Amino acid sequence: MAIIEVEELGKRYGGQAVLDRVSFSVEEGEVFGILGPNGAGKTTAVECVEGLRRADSGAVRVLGFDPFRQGSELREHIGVQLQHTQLPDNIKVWEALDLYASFYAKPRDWRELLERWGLADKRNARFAKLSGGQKQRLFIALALVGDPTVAFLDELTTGLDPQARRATWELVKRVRAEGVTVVLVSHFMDEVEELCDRVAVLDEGSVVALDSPAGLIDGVDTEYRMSLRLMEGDTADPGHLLENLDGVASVSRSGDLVVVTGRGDFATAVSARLAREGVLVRDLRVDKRTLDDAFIALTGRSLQV
Ligand SMILES: Nc1ncnc2c1ncn2[C@@H]1O[C@H](COP(=O)(O)OP(=O)(O)OP(=O)(O)O)[C@@H](O)[C@H]1O
Repeated sequence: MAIIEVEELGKRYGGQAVLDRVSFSVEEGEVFGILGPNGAGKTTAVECVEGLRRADSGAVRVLGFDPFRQGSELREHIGVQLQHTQLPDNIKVWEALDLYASFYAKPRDWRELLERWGLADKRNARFAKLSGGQKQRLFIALALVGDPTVAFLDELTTGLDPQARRATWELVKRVRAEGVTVVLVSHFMDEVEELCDRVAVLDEGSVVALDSPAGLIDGVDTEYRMSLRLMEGDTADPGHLLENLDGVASVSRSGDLVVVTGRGDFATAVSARLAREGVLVRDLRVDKRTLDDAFIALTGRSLQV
């Protein structure tokens, strides 16, 4: 069941269109990603969904509410991750949770959230003294303190080191396992690939693709490569054997190393042909295609910075 429905959303600032007929829906229980480069319109779109900004055109329903007209009712059911600047440096962890719990009619017990998110021993610590990972845990706990049906997490791991990022990903998986639907705004490919069930790719205010990460990768016909080594003494001529196979673009050989590039499922065809011809190989490697390849194919440029 869709619990968020966005249809033909449009937003302009000055004469500039920031969102142009953006449509997507979010199913109950999924982690839905909104992926795009800086300035693509991700935050604007999500803030229209949260009822924090008013769209110029189109329609949004979240849990049956119109977010702008019924914002106060809706906010009882959603959790929004704060940005770092929104908490004062000297607030204590427990005070922040207590304060945010007071915004909701039926909050969760924040003491239980402290335990659950590994912050019990930081209960009296001031916000500024927390590590990056602890701050993220606090932000997630704050987003959950109202016992929401949907949590919006925006640029969750920006500025974290690789270990803290991975730890934060595990937290998002736990949020999902608790049955909370998650809308995750990100410009990190690996994060989206790891966490999201489906992703809307936003570029210059438009949705240019919407699919599962695997579907996005499979859906674009990008070239990739496989490499293998021939067993010593093998006199096979891989160029001759492989170059006419479906999907194969090039075959090159240097000593016993053979590199084949192609599209689609060419790697399976190559393996089958070599096996049929009795050519024994070792060190067979197929380079994984990534979401970044899909993004480049969709937009003409890389998201990685
Ligand atoms: N209040 C505003 N007034 C004028 N222009 C704005 C306003 N808010 C955002 N913009 C512009 O709208 C465009 C989209 O901004 P938005 O913050 O939605 O993008 P984003 O994809 O979330 O980017 P980022 O990843 O950098 O946060 C940008 O060009 C931004 O400068």
